Amino acid sequence: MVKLAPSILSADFSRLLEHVKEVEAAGAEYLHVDVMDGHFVPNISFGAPILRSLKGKTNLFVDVHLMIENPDQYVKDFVDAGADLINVHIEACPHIHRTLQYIKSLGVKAGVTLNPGTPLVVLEEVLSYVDMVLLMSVNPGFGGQSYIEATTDKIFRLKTMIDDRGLDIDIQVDGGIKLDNVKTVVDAGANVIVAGSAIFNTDNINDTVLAFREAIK
Ligand SMILES: O=C(CO)[C@H](O)[C@H](O)COP(=O)(O)O
Ligand SMILES: [Fe+2]
Repeated sequence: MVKLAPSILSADFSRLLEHVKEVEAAGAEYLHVDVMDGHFVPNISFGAPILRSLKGKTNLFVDVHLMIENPDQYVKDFVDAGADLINVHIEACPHIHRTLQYIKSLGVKAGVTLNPGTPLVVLEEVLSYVDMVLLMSVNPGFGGQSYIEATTDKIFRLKTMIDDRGLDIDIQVDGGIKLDNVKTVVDAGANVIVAGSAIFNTDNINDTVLAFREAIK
């Protein structure tokens, strides 16, 4: 079953809870929370207090995408604020094995994220410790960018790598996913789809979520 993960980066923050409830009512499963620090990526979004403001007000599975340096220092804040899964960038984690163990010790799921320029080979020693791999299909830092076409083959190769090892790991893809390319991404092997601008920058969020579901049926 493919899950939809609307990214609140493109939501209207003055109506955040309203938007969250809208995507939940439309049938999305995840809420993708993009945290940017202005160092690891050239942009600042928001921190744990914004996530905490939603705690207890949604049943969506809260998937936190940390685009920050030294994520270990902030993981617990995001777990306390309501995260169900924490995704860390492998490029920001010199001790990725320790970081993944730490995330799991806090009782949530652990994901590892790869930038478009990072090869899959870096996953070799950590694949069996993760619940999810997030492949970036844009260079992280901004919503509304175009999907990097080479990601499709990378998804396919990751799916093969996971299957060859007999593992059960979610493949999430993030960046530039729209109604016209979502099927390609799913057909390649992704089962968690992030969409920010394509869902929130529309006149009717409900209809757009339903159209995504239809496109991947
Ligand atoms: O992590 C991200 C950017 O770094 C966002 O999740 C992603 O860009 C979603 O936005 P869009 O669907 O508009 O590309
Ligand atoms: Fe993201």
